[in-house]
Amino acid sequence: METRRIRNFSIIAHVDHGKSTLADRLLEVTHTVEDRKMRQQLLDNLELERERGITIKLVPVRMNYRSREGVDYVLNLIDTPGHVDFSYEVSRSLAASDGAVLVVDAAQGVEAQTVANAYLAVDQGLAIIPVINKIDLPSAQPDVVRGEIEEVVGIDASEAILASAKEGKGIGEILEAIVSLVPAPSGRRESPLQALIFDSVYDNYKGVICYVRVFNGVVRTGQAVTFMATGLNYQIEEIGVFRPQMEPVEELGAGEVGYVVANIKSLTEAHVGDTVTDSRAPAQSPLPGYRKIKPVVFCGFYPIEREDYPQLREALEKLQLNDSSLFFEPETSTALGFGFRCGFLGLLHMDIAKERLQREFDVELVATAPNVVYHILRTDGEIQEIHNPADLPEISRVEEIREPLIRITTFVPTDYVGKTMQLCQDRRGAFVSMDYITPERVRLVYDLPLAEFIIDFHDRLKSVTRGYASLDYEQRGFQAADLVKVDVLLNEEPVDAFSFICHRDASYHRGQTVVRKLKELIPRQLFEIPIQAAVGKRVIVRQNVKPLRKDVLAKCYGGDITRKRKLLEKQKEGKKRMKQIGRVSVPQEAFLAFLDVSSDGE
Ligand SMILES: Nc1nc2c(ncn2[C@@H]2O[C@H](COP(=O)(O)OP(=O)(O)OP(=O)(O)O)[C@@H](O)[C@H]2O)c(=O)[nH]1
Repeated sequence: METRRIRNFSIIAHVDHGKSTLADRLLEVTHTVEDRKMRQQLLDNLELERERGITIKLVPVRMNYRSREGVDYVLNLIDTPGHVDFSYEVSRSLAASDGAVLVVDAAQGVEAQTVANAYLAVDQGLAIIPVINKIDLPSAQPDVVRGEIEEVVGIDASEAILASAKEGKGIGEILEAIVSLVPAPSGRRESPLQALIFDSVYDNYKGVICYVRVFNGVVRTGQAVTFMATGLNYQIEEIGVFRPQMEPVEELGAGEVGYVVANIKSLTEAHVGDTVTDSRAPAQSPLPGYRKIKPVVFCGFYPIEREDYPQLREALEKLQLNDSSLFFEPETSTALGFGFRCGFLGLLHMDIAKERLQREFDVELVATAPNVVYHILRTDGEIQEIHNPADLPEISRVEEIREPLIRITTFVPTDYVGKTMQLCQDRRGAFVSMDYITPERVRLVYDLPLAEFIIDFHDRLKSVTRGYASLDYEQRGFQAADLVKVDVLLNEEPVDAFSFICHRDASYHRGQTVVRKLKELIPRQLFEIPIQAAVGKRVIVRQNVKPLRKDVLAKCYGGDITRKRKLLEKQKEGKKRMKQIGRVSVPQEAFLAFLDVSSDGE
């Protein structure tokens, strides 16, 4: 394949601006998939993705396109995920592309992730093709949006294509623009092989499948290759392209995008960002890789039944095969027994992992409230990273607790600016900047502790702005703060899984809300259960769950045996979802009580 006939591009957009719909149209128009096979949003593979309408994994699809001038091209569409938790994966797919179609909703205009994604593309030096989508909507304002793209994103939008992915308008123009504006790949077939692994997935039959973009040289079946970062050697067993199902080919040359299979057993061997080269004639240096990103949100996963621990471990291992950003390590909780501390890129990532474990691997688990990672400066001068509040060292050995910060950018209608600023301030935010996008819309930038963000910031922002605000965030390192650990005691015993770290000023309020919430959630039992919150040795809040007086069966004095059995069954069901902590049965929701803390009118 001649490189001048290849175009590698991505589509980037704010969530819901129509990226997937547009991708579907492109596949349709280029006859990449037959109409009858055309399933809506074909690129979103996982069942969960379809349900939630978000894209997580990238699938690079190859299309054939004959231009209006009658020239045949191969277009590789490298899909990008659309959620802030996954912006890292966006930059990965952009590194494999030479151009990006920037989709902006004609009614909504430029939003936070439009800008964030466009900046990523600009940073990579990609050609950007602005597309104003949804022009079929009565509320579409293409001219206003064009102005916003120029003003806010800072790119020329005079030639922006007006499109309706829904009605199939403007699709031809987009394809023509890709051919004429996205540069052909610059590599050479004659040079030593350099292929970038930009994603990898685990397949039960083939092992690891690496998605690659060949920058230089040619990769062939049977070839001996070396992965430059790990230094590991393999023999290529299969090479192919996605159309969109896997289709083997003989070779992939400079500029091409596809997959390689090489009997790789584990995803940990196939680092995303690594360079594949020829073992016999290796390239001098690897391609620029990616920054490895570290999980920032952690929580504990525990099996409901103790004996399900090996099953949970196996499920996590399998899940990790397909999600290399998932982190887990064994941990023991005095309250919950043996489990795992798991790390995620964000809350959505955590939710998805939890759901997949339950749905695909059929594991019943208790998830503890999420927390962020902390850096502890100890009095001995060492810095200790902790993933669990329960691991905080003795306070006498702690010089300083540092927490992760993020910089959030929100686009908000002017009417809601006051409330948004209030929300940020309540969450210990530090104002960074504010500017007008249009007379009606403002861009607000704040630095916030990540811990304040993960509780429910996004939901609160949506509710105070009636869904009109859009949000993006980036990590900004660590900062010391006056933080304390709040312990929760159940029946006089501290329950490690309930401990949390928060700002000293918020400790009383949060302790109070957690205790109140637990009191509601923990069913009455035959004895009184005191629930307390304490900072160090000092109890700051106390409430009691009153003892139960009546027997559940007392109601059934009529002796109706089926009714009695039903009640007992029900009780058994209820028990199943309970976790026994000492003498107290605690329902799963209780472990998330912390998440509700902030909704209590802070
Ligand atoms: N009216 C109208 N609706 C559209 C158009 N394009 C997409 N939509 C609708 O907009 C919604 C979001 O479209 P998607 O294609 O799922 O958006 P997306 O950007 O891929 O979303 P993520 O995958 O979450 O990033 C869907 O309900 C689409 O049917 C369009 O041209 N006109």
